[in-house]
Amino acid sequence: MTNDPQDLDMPRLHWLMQMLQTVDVGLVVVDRAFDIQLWNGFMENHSGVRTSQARGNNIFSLFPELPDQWLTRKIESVFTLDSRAYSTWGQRPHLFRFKSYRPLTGRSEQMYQNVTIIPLTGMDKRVTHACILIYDVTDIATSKIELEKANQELARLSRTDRLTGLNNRGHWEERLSQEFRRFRRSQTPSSLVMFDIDHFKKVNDTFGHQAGDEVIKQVASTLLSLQRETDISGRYGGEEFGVILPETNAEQASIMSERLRVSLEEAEVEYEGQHISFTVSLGVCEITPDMTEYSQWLERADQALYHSKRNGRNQTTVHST
Ligand SMILES: Nc1nc2c(ncn2[C@@H]2O[C@H](COP(=O)(O)OP(=O)(O)OP(=O)(O)O)[C@@H](O)[C@H]2O)c(=O)[nH]1
Repeated sequence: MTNDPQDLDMPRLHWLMQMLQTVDVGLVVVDRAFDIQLWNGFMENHSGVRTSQARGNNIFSLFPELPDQWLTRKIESVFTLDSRAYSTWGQRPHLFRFKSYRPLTGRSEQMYQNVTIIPLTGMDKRVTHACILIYDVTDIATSKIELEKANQELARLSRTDRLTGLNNRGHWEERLSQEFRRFRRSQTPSSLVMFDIDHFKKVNDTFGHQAGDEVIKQVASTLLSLQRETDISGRYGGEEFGVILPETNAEQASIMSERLRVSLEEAEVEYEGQHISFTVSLGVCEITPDMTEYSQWLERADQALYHSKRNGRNQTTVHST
């Protein structure tokens, strides 16, 4: 048996037609006018358009939702170059808008498709038709999309502090180091605010650890409500926090710091009928060109913070050299 079309006898042609009808791939043959010449069972089942309705009709009239410019360009290139054209679900999720029933989740959703368009030649070797093959790749595509989502969620969790939802220490320090490097290139000022809840041990001892956790959460939400979108805040330790203020000098940073201090002083956490008031001490430091590492920036902001603690707490200190 050869693959030469001239060798095909009637029974074998018949078998071939049966296979084309039942194969789990969409097969559509169009001529140069984009009129459909072949429409197999897969296409019938998924589109609801019967072969008798499809044959002889223009593909774009029958499916107005098809991306006509894109598909025309693809098919024209197949005719002109006598070579295949491809499109993957990653580039274009589907060509035909078909529903897909997924047994695992039971959900009916759109079918993801890979598409190949191949040139079909006549006896004289000229390309007379194009065959569009539609592969249902929904399972592969949805698992890949779900895996990507899970990876993104894992990455987010690895950067986030569980109690507050702020950046955790590791990620926040990375951002601090990035901002420090950015300063060394651009020399535009940036400031850092470090702060710590005053006498937090007393809050825990008086009201319990869970009440203490509520205070920490309140600090985080107040901080998020006051900061600019470009500011980067993180939970540095148990009750110590840091905020990176890009493109902000020490004077502007101390205004933000005082606003935060006053807001927290006025905030009251209610836990199981108890009202808890608290204050914070803050230290501000602007990057200076003499710093060679981000840790120096952090140390100086911390020194300013401890100055606030020693000086009576509930205040902001700006680091001065
Ligand atoms: N509830 C709660 N407490 C925490 C958490 N992390 C740290 N702490 C507590 O925070 C307290 C910090 O106490 P210290 O470092 O002595 O400082 P402080 O009592 O805040 O006093 P000053 O900082 O000097 O004002 C300790 O009692 C820790 O157990 C947390 O996630 N939740």
